[in-house]
Amino acid sequence: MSEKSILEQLDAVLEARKAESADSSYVASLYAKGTEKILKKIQEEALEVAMAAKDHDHSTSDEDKEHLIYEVTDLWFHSLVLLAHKNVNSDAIMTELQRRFGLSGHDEKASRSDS
Ligand SMILES: N=c1c2ncn([C@@H]3O[C@H](COP(=O)(O)OP(=O)(O)OP(=O)(O)O)[C@@H](O)[C@H]3O)c2ncn1[C@@H]1O[C@H](COP(=O)(O)O)[C@@H](O)[C@H]1O
Repeated sequence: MSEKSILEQLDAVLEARKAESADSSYVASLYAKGTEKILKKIQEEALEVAMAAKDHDHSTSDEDKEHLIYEVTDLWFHSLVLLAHKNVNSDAIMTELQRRFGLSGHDEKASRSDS
């Protein structure tokens, strides 16, 4: 049997946290506070990514690269929490990325129903 990816393992933990108390789990505390709080965290993390990326523009240091990785990981993590809160498995995102793979961004945009 193949080993589970970190994404699959995290998905399982995020699902299990729905049965936990806010006191015992950070993820459960976000679920308890609801969509608005999770979105606020995503906005904060996106801003932190932007600031880390700007710092990285003027630097080649490993420290700034690590900082960018750290902040993007926070953003991805909170996005995964949002998906779990909305009962969307992260597999759906992988499937959508797979569907888009190899399709030019310009062509994909033109194929959208709202474009
Ligand atoms: N990957 C993460 C992860 N990444 C970041 N964080 C938390 O996200 C928060 C972001 O930092 P902030 O300073 O912005 O947050 P904060 O000040 O605590 O929050 P606010 O009160 O300001 O809203 C920190 O508390 C981090 O610890 C994470 N918390 C949990 N996980 C994973 O989720 C699992 C379940 O976590 P718990 O539900 O806490 O057990 C863990 O085992 C990990 O695998």
